[in-house]
Amino acid sequence: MRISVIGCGYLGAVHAACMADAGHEVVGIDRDEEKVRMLSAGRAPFFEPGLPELLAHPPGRLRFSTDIADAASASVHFITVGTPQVAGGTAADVSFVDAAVDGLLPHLSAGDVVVGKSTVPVGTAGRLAARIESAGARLVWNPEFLREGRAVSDTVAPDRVVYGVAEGDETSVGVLDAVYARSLERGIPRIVTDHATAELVKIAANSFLATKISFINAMAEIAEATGADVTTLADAIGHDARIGRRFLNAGIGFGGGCMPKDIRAFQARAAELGLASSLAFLDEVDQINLRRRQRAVDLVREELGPLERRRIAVLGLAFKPDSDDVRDSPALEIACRLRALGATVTATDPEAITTARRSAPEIEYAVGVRAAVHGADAIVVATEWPQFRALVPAEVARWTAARVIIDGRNCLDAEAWRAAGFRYRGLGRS
Ligand SMILES: NC(=O)C1=CN([C@@H]2O[C@H](COP(=O)(O)OP(=O)(O)OC[C@H]3O[C@@H](n4cnc5c(N)ncnc54)[C@H](O)[C@@H]3O)[C@@H](O)[C@H]2O)C=CC1
Ligand SMILES: O=C(O)[C@H]1O[C@H](OP(=O)(O)OP(=O)(O)OC[C@H]2O[C@@H](n3ccc(=O)[nH]c3=O)[C@H](O)[C@@H]2O)[C@H](O)[C@@H](O)[C@@H]1O
Repeated sequence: MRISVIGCGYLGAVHAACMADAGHEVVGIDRDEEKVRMLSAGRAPFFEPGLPELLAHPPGRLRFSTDIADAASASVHFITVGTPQVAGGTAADVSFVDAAVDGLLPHLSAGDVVVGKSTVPVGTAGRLAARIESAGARLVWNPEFLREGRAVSDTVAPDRVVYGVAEGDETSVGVLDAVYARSLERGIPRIVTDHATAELVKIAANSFLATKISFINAMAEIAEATGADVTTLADAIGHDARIGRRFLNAGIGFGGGCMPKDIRAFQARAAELGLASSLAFLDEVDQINLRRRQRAVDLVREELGPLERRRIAVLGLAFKPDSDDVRDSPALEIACRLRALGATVTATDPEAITTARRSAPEIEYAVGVRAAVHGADAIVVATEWPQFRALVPAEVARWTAARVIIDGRNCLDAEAWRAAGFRYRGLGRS
């Protein structure tokens, strides 16, 4: 099929590359010239495992452009532009979605299908549908559930696909089935519903995951006050199949370009609908989450006292491993707060130094753990990269005089670090 993908960021670039790999003819469109230049040269503009391979061996079916008119050659158009938090508020800024649709309208042909993938407030599709239908095209809302760091495999083999279609629009269902034929052949569940339900499925899923993380972080707060161990607690309740162990890792909490802004946008939308109290719990989810970042900072202060003239090594900057994304990263925020308290902060990350430096130039950056911990008084592990989990405590002890390690992701072997002479502090761990 001939496909356009409008917005080639973390979601769109991966989607475009995977659609081409699945055999479709794809044009990726972005207004960012540098991004398009890199993608056209076969280079990924951000770190995502598996993406460079897909871009480096283009099957001749994948091209990129800054010109929305190039979408005219396609009959299926994915909208994958950003929906960030509005400046100074909590609602989602859908102006990029509106602008993408406005730009696309003159290039639509009768029978085309526009497929919304961006995460939007419920009701957005209903608002856009009339404009798209006036051009003789149809609108499907097809939310995306991929995780950064696993974006390629999640696109190829998602847990499910959801199509939100206008009533009776069997034609669009058939078109999307053809687009996703390779995934559907694997037996992946496919849910066909209306626009509003599809929009809600996405935001409900992210809200549930955020709630699960904040639940375990609330347990971490209780564990800290009672001498209990939240990791053992998570293991124990996680054995109950109704609860499950995934997304029960306590620590400095969730960040990234989506989950935090999505739960805030959902609350803002509920308030517009006169239903603020239905989602009031999401405010608690947010507050618990943000408190855990401060808890990591407080642990450093408990161990070191005032931070002026202290040096702190922060291991990890990305909001999660296997990503260079520092949007609303708990790791980067902790580094900045420590710096604001007077400490000299030297941070390292296998992939996120460049992105972090752009938003936090006040931090010192070092390549590699050995350079980062040199001269430090304390070490904070803020992103659970495998290379940090694999550190040998006795070896680290030879690189630095620091004897305090704060495990912001509860990802280290506490006993091993203690045996090497470190004061180990986890979040919610005894
Ligand atoms: N990043 C992720 O893992 C996931 C993101 N989402 C959702 O997907 C959407 C996109 O997210 P990201 O890719 O992370 O954002 P991003 O900020 O990385 O990418 C958005 C891209 O859209 C481009 N853009 C904006 N307006 C445009 C226009 N009118 N025409 C052409 N290009 C335009 C920007 O230049 C940028 O490259 C958001 O709604 C997000 O919530 C959903 C699932 C996963
Ligand atoms: O809408 C989106 O953009 C995406 O948001 C999340 O994906 P992502 O943000 O890439 O990463 P996750 O693996 O969900 O992690 C999010 C944050 O939660 C934190 N987390 C995760 C799990 C856990 O147990 N504890 C925890 O603190 C991670 O460190 C990270 O900061 C969802 O998992 C995806 O399904 C969704 O498509």
